[in-house]
Amino acid sequence: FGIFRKPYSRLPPGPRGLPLVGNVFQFDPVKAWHLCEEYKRKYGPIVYLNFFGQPVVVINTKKVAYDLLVHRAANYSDRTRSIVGDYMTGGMNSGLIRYGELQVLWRKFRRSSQFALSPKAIAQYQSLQQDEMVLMTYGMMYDPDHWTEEISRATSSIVLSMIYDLPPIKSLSDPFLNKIGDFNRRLSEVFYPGAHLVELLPILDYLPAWLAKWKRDAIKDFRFFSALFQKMFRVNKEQVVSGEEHRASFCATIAENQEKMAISDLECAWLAGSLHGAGHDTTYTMITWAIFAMIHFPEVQRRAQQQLDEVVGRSRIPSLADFKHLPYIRAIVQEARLVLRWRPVTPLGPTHYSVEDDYYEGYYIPKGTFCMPNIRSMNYDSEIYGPDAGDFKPDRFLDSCGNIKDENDEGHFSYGFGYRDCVGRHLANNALFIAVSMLLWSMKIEPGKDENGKNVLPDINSEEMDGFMIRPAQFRVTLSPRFPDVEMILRQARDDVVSSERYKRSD
Ligand code: HEM
Repeated sequence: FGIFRKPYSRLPPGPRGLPLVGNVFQFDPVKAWHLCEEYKRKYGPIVYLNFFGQPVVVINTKKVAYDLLVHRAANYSDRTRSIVGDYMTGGMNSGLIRYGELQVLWRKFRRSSQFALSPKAIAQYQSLQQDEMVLMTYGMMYDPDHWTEEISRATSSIVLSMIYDLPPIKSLSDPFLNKIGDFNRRLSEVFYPGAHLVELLPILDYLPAWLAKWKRDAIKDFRFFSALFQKMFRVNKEQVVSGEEHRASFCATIAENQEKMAISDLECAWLAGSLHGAGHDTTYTMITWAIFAMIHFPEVQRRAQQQLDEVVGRSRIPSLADFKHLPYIRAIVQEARLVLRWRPVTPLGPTHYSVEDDYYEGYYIPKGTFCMPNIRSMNYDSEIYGPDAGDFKPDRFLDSCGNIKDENDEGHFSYGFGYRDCVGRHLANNALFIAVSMLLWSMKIEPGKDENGKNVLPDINSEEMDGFMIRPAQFRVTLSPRFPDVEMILRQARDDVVSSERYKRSD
């Protein structure tokens, strides 16, 4: 018996749980990262929890994350299985796809998306990103009460236009956007503990569809979205196959390389169809946090605007071509990769699931453990970022001449780890740079006002969970043109976008 008990007696430390249920009732998913902070203080860099017998490990430091999720990635790159999720997606959602025993499908997905979202490939979408940020900034200036909707529309439009070469999404009530948004929401809900009994009692999966509504609905979803995503993919593929002249898109890039990647039409269709879910909420949330930060740190805003005036001037809008010459904006984005370090959008990154039993620093990590990287805690680690790690301070990334200290250091852990790290990071980084430059070039960003005209600064600690994302609780902003010519220059830029061939296609 000693032999059998030994591995379990060396599990990593963690709070004592209740019989059978373990720690599940102590772990409120809404406050998860606060709780993990407490566990880190009490138990150290690696903490063990048990959810109804399911082993869970919380990874609190960069060292443990790299040792396990990067250097032992072959063992820590699977994702949690969801029976309902698999029925809904046929196991083909790019973020949730299983690493699996043979890894055939995962490899195809990973290679194809890494290729189609590489820095070289995404350079083709710079003007699309620029155009959408012009529309977003213009929309926010003229309708500041709906500023979050404008960001959401623009980030959706970038992702969907990039995937399918679609004309701009003009409003959040766009029918395709609604369908895909609703599906993504329902898919993320499937992963909430207790959302479906079958996840706890897999024997229920043997029920025929006519007896199990969850199964009927999930199969219906799969059929509907397989047809929709294939239709969208084939429009792009046919242009490639027929040799017709076409614009760049994610679908066209994977269709051009389909044979080499040995990936079927259905797989391409799901690979593309699942990107909106991975790319929209994250980028939207980050821009929202960037605005939140600008309200709280007016001195940072002032310095950024001073650099914009020196480099870009006041007679044209900024663009990605200014990237090299705007280190302070880049440092904001880096701190703000912004909010990426200061307020990571996924404070507990998506879980990595271990494939085999493993031993680490004398601890036993059983096969099938959910490994949760505590990204928030790593981004705030004072051993890496110094005693002021909790402050919003872009200067930490700049040398004494005001240049970026280390071009190769991302400066945060918000894009995850190892084989599962974010394949959309280059696209997201460009979108953020353009968004922050454009917003700060054109507007003073100040707190919203109450009915007596008094500034209402949102609580700096305000936040709310939305699925896996953490957002600032709703707040109002005052957005005003920074100098007299802004309106004219921005209107001209907006008119140019609206009269472009891409925009006119949506009429
Ligand atoms: C600032 C915005 C973004 C943030 C903070 C972000 C963050 C993340 C994180 C934390 C992961 C999981 C990493 C892990 O498991 O270790 C991830 C995965 C992923 N992201 Fe992003 N992401 C962003 C934007 C995007 C965009 C714009 C796209 C594409 C359009 C994208 C596509 C993906 C995909 C496909 C995966 C799954 C990779 C895999 O499991 O192999 N992301 N992202």
